[in-house]
Amino acid sequence: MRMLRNEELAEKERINDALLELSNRMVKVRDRKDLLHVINSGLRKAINFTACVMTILDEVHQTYNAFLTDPESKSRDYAAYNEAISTPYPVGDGIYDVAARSEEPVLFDMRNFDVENAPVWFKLHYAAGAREMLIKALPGEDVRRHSLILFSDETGTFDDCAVHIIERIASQLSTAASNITANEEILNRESEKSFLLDFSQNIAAVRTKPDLEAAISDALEHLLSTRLAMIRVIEDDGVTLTPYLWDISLFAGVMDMFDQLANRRATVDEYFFAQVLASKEPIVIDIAEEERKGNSPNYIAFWKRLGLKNVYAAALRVGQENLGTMFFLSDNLNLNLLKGLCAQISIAISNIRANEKILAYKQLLEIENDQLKEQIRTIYNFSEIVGSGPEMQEVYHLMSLVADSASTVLLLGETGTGKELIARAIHSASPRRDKLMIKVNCAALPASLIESELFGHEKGAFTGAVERRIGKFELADQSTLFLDEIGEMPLEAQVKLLRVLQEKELERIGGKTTIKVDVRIIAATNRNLEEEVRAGRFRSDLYYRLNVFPIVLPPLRNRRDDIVPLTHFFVDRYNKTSGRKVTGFSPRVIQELQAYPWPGNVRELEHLVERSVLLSEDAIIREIHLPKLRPEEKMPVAPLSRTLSEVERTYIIEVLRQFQGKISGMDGAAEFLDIPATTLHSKIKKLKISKADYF
Ligand SMILES: Nc1ncnc2c1ncn2[C@@H]1O[C@H](COP(=O)(O)OP(=O)(O)OP(=O)(O)O)[C@@H](O)[C@H]1O
Repeated sequence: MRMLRNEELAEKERINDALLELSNRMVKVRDRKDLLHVINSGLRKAINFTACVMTILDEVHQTYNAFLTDPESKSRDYAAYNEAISTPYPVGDGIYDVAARSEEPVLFDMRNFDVENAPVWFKLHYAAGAREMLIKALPGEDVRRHSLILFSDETGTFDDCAVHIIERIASQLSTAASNITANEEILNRESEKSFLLDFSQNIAAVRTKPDLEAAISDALEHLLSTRLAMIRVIEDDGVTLTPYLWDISLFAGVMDMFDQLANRRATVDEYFFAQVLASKEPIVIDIAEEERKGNSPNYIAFWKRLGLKNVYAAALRVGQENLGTMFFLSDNLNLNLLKGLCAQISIAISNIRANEKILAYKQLLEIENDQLKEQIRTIYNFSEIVGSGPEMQEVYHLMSLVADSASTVLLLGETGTGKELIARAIHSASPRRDKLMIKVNCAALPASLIESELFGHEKGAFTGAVERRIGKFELADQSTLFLDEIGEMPLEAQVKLLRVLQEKELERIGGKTTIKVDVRIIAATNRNLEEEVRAGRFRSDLYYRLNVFPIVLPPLRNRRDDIVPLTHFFVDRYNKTSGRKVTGFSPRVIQELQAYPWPGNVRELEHLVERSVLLSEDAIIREIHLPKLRPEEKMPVAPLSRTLSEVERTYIIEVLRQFQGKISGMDGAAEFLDIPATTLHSKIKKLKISKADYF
């Protein structure tokens, strides 16, 4: 008897020592691994269990999950191990709830259970040999979050003494487990925060939709192991939800349903969208539950085909304003993180959309601005066209009358008077300006080719037609066709041209189908077409068709006031292209230019200026080489219509212009003219020359 008491005492002492050691070691526990080690080595000294597990209740107290599992447990060798430790179990499974309700540890004789229908973890341990288990729901601050489960292969292992030991270490174990969990949660929050910080940095750099897509899919896949199903944005009407971004790869197998759902008009008041938009937090849609309630059957059917149990959704929101919705396909997401992500995505999308609007607005302004500039340039100013005298004013007036319409224009005038220049200006001022004006030089082509040039031909239409060719008429569809030197067009081609102008359709040579075209014609000639008609070289019907809106360009000799400005214009142009710095022409040269009759008109003047600029060694060109004129080209030196004082006035203005208005002193206009400065002053006054004339 005494012996027994001694043995008992010794046993008690051993257990006390074991508990003391356990409790000392428990204080130092930092993580799950430490805790497992303490239980496995320390607790085993006091209780002879074969395996241990700890579980934890989820945040919403719906399921319990593995918290600690013993990597050396025999159950590891069984196929169901991974499933057993990764499955959340419902709290009302008949084992957990029994243990959780009890203050004391609960002993289960595993042989009494219907193993077939027991939870996976139970089956697993049973298969590994366990026959008895002891569960202690550990006391927690507000709820018993953690539980300790000990297994033994032998029944009777968990006697009163074992129960007593568990009771004694329960609160310490609970504290250790709670600390670990709290620590882990802090760490998780920290890593969530740092992730969100990284994400926010990534997303701050996002300017376009594709960038955003990349940033989102990266974040979702790495952190939440999910992908974005669909982001929809609320349109300006405040009702329509338009698809904005989605991951098409998710829907490969269900494209038919996806197309149907994405293409129909969704609105903010539809069941799921309304729920998402009304909720401050991301929501979890339990598909089975919603199906039972009969909500939005088409979405439910779609999600079910994707094999999902849950869908997560959140509102895109900046401040109080809803911008749209986001849906994620996943069975299990970290809601906190999702919320953080959605907040950032919302800001990014709102910025991108604002940016897009600004860009669109900017583009619109640019287009308008271009159009305005174009209008100013062509209709009111025609800045490439020099000439301010009444003859050219009349030309501009006619141009601005006709430009906007699709009317045929006939440009008449001697060679080099600027007919092509005017044709281009009319096209640029017309609504067809966005397309290229197509030009055909009717004089440059042999009669045999002109038809093919104008109307095109099919492959093999005639010898040499190795490829199909699109004619200029077709090319000019929706644009302008400039028929230069129309007077030179062979009669045969004139017939065909007339047909196209009448029918507004053509056939390629060798072709069988007719092609409709919408072409605006501007024709030009330096011939007198009426005379050509009389001589039978030009068809009268074609002439009447072309002569709808004739514009006659005056020869240069009839607008001598334009000679000086044109000279300056070309000097500037060739200075730019040749890098020279010619400032102008000497008064004598100007005089010669004005006296010359310019049979080649502006083109001739242009070539002359080009030559002179290239040959000049001085800033002022003092000599030019005008061609010797045939007697019939000769003209009086000054046109009789001009008075002496008019000639004098033009001349003084030109000199003042060259000397930038400097009258007296070295390099002054008076010295150049070889008259006293006072005389020049009084002439300026008398001839009513103002600064505006030479600046
Ligand atoms: N008013 C003008 N202002 C500036 N440059 C002009 C002017 N008129 C003609 N030019 C220039 O003169 C040259 C000849 O003009 P363009 O080719 O338009 O004449 P055209 O009447 O079509 O000649 P052609 O009958 O020989 O085909 C071009 O380089 C053109 O830019």
